[in-house]
Amino acid sequence: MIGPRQALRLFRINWVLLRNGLDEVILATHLFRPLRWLIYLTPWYWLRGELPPYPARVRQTLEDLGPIFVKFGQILSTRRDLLPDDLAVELARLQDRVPPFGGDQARALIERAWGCPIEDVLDQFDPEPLASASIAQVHTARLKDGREVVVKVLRPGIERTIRQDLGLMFTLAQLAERYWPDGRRLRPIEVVREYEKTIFDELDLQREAANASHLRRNWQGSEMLYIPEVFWDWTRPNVMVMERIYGTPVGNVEEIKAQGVSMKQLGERGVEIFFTQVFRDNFFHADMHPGNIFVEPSGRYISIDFGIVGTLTTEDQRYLAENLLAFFERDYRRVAELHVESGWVPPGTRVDEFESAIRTVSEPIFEKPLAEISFGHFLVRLFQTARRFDMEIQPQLVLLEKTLLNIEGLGRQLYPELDLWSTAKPFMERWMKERLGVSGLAERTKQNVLSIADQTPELPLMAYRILSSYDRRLRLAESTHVADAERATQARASGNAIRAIGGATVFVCGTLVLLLGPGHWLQESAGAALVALCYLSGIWLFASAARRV
Ligand SMILES: Nc1ncnc2c1ncn2[C@@H]1O[C@H](COP(=O)(O)OP(=O)(O)OP(=O)(O)O)[C@@H](O)[C@H]1O
Repeated sequence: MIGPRQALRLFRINWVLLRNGLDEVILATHLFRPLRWLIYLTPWYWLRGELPPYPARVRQTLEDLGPIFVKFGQILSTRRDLLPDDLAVELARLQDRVPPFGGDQARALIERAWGCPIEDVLDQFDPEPLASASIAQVHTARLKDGREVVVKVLRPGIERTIRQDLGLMFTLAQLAERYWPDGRRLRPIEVVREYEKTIFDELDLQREAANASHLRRNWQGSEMLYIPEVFWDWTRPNVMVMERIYGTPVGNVEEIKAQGVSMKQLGERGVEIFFTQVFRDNFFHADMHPGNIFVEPSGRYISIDFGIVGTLTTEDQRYLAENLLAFFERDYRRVAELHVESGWVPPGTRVDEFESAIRTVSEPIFEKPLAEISFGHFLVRLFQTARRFDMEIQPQLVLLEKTLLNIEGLGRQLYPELDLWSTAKPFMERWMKERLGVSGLAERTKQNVLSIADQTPELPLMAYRILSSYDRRLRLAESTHVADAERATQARASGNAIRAIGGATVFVCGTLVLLLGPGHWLQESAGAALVALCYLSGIWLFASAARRV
């Protein structure tokens, strides 16, 4: 139910839409349709002159509706799979212009969060914010021990504003989905739901701090990337204290050059950092816009703002790597097959049709010299095509696509001749080899040993179930006239039972020997290779039997 306050706000949205010449949105969503006559009666409506292009009108509308809508537009701009290119480009230009809140108010919020006066913790606190955005504001400060820090504080009352605006967005999305045939294709409710998740994540600074700490651990001691330290003692859900960093914003290319930094190396490092985060660490910074990246004179990057991070499932990681490798070999059949194998598109998808659609969007990309080919662009086109084949693009893949576009844009701005493929290919091929090679398999088996050992006590029960299933079938077959087919089933089941028992025995023995620990006489005498062999064949035998039963 819409309350009076929301009704008023909807009325305002209606007004803003009309003022910006988006009458068709009102007509399409049935939003206060009758009221449009009011505006048609104002002379201003008829005198407004020629309207700017449609994408510019959408951008203006979102800016007029306030910071939460602006942020929504910024996030929407990354949904290249959903939006036409011109609209996505225009939305990417959205800027939030919110006045900062007072230093006194910031101080009061911090003191309430810490439960003590600021002076107990800080030597100095600058009431003038260093930066102010729609959700939070950043102040510089110095800890008692002399370390320079920044204090990030959430805007007061921001959660309530977000809840109200989200409520309106859901209302609009429902109207669009119900009445607007074109709107349904854009899945407005799903898009707003994703936005809701992202924005609420950003409201928890403790979560952002945890992301920062995790990234910092992954890049500890690296000469390529530095992540500032979080001061956990003074971090709360609405206040985060972090080491202050000094670097040149990555957009100041001239200044970076003047410091003697190798631009080629910088561009390549950007690509390597991205691929390392996605493939080695499976934890990537997913808000890589230039405002969040700085460069030290040594050529090391520094990144900040860890509100949005991404991870992929191990399967998605592999499929992604294979997709990129297959794409650059122009093996479109493989790209299509991978989409079906990974479950990204429904199982019944016609591989040949999908292959041909992928070829159609990919071939023009190869028109360009290799050094100019964009991975991000390829993913955009691929996802747009896959959507026609009912691919549900998962939010994590959208995040990845967006980050890739950012990284490419950045890399080429720093070093226009950057050959992304030559930089990334060896990295990905090495990763695939390590993952699928013997050492990768051994490593993953080692990682799984504990969970397998944990399940070892269940094995006798599982073997018992397999046997009793066999026994049931046997009795069933005896009680009826045993047809030829049933006899074949019997024979298969008895083979399975033998395999299951054999497999389970070998498996249990293998696990026990492994758990005896290194140096034990049994392990030494059996030899690690033999144990591994028994162990793997045990798993194989048991799994194949279990699958057949
Ligand atoms: N550790 C830091 N050291 C120095 N400056 C910082 C640090 N963290 C943030 N800043 C400054 O504050 C600005 C805003 O910080 P941050 O990006 O974390 O906030 P935000 O609210 O998420 O902003 P936006 O939405 O614009 O990304 C940065 O662009 C940077 O100038």
